[in-house]
Formats: sequence, structure tokens, C-alpha cells
Amino acid sequence: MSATGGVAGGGAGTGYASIFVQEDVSTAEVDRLEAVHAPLADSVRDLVAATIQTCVDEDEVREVRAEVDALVARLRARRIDGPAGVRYNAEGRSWSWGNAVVGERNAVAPPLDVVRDPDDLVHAETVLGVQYEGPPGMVHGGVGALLLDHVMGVAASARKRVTFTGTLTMRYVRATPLGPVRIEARVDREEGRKVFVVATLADPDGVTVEAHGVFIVPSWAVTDA
Ligand SMILES: CCCCCCCCCCCC(=O)SCCNC(=O)CCNC(=O)[C@H](O)C(C)(C)COP(=O)(O)OP(=O)(O)OC[C@H]1O[C@@H](n2cnc3c(N)ncnc32)[C@H](O)[C@@H]1OP(=O)(O)O
Repeated sequence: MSATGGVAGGGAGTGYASIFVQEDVSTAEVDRLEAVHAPLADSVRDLVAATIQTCVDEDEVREVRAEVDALVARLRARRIDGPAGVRYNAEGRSWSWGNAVVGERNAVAPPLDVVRDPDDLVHAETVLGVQYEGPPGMVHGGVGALLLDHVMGVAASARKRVTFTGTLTMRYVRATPLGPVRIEARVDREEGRKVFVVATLADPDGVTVEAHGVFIVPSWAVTDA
């Protein structure tokens, strides 16, 4: 979520004051850091899938666990205290390295590029692997809702306004097989601070989930501008 647009700090009493943080760092430096850290997240994604699928013997599993524990200790040698939050710089570049859907450092997040088309359709594509299974061979319903929620939130948050999910309704039309998926979302209408968004999740054969959502510009984010 962008922290620009006059909402830095999140408003007194909202609990977001320490999460929207402005940093004195150039966009080029943020891009450089992402290029270093994103491949680590990719490798950890592979580790998660390999952990699910491995058939190596038990001694090998124990040895790998010890190596992974050692790597965790190395990474924790210097770290931030708490969540990564949403940060932004004076150039309007924002980054949220821990975000559950698009965090560039978050191996739990599927690699998802969210694109706003010129006609304000927001779309995203990714490939959901074995980490996202619910019913056998199928995408977990909550994972579908997670991706839809985020892409719908981007659609609602046009022009860098902040919106929060108020209500989400999902209709699971048919099961979504693991594999490539596409999410599409667009604003249907607006009423005051409420933004109504419609969206779909689809596999290569068509729509599997239809979603309706009410996204709300929180009262603390309303500016006079
Ligand atoms: C560019 C980069 C982009 C980057 C974009 C990044 C996208 C990120 C997408 C992920 C989004 C998330 O997961 S967000 C995290 C999940 N969501 C949350 O945690 C939200 C928790 N709830 C809240 O913070 C709050 O309840 C709010 C903000 C939703 C509403 O609080 P508020 O601002 O005080 O609103 P309030 O005055 O009570 O109500 C205003 C109007 O909204 C209605 N309303 C209030 N709550 C709800 C509700 N839950 N569902 C429906 N409608 C509601 C009221 O009836 C009223 O309608 P009327 O009387 O005016 O008709």
C-alpha cells in the first residue's frame, strides 16, 4: 500500500504510525537492494517447495535442517526489530518488503507483478505451486482470496489514495488447479469513502472465482487536498 498522498504516519490512534515510515534513501538504492534480496526470496521459495516434495532419507533431512538453521542464524545477525512495514522516499517510491502478497523479500508471497492498465483494469499473473495447495492438486480457497484481496485493493487505491478492505465476498465457481492463474480487478462504483470493486481469478480455462469487495478510505486517511 502506498504511504504517499498525505497519509504518512497513519493518523494518531490508528496503530499504523510506526508502519508508514519515510526514509532518506534514493529510488536507485531501493532498486539496488531489491535486486540483491529478491533472488534470496526466490531461493527460499524453492526451499519451501523442496521441503514439501523431498523424498531423501531421514538423515539427509536432519542434516539439511541443521544447515538451514545455520543460515537463519546468519541472516538474523543483523535485522530490523518487527515487521518490515511500508516505507517510502521523497521521490514517491514506496516499498513493502514483507507484504504477504507482493513483498519482494517475502518467500511466502507468490511472485506477483500487479499491473494497472491504461483503462484502469488491474491485473496480475503468477504460477501457484505446491505451497498453495488446499484440496488435492487445487489452490487453497484462502490463497485465492488473498490474491484477490490485494489486486482489488490496488484497483481501489487508484491515484495513491489509501483504502482498506472492508468486506470481501467470494463465489468459488469451480476449483482452481495449481498452476498459472490470472487475477483481474476494476472499480465498479464509489459512494463517499466506499469503493466497490469487482474481480475474478482465472485459470487458463476461464474464471474460477468471482469476487466483490467494499474498500474504504479510512477516516484517518482523509485529507483536505
Ligand atoms: C498505489 C499503491 C496502491 C497499493 C495498494 C495496496 C493494496 C493492499 C490490499 C490489501 C488490503 C488489506 O488487506 S487491508 C487489511 C484488512 N482490512 C482491515 O484490517 C480493515 C480493518 N477495519 C478498519 O480499519 C476500519 O473499520 C475501516 C477503515 C474499514 C472503516 O473505518 P472508518 O474509516 O472509521 O469507517 P466508518 O466511518 O465507520 O464508515 C465509513 C463508511 O464505510 C462503511 N463501512 C465501515 N466498515 C465497513 C466494512 N467493514 N464493510 C463495508 N462497509 C463498511 C460504513 O457503513 C460507512 O458507510 P456510509 O455510512 O458512509 O454509507
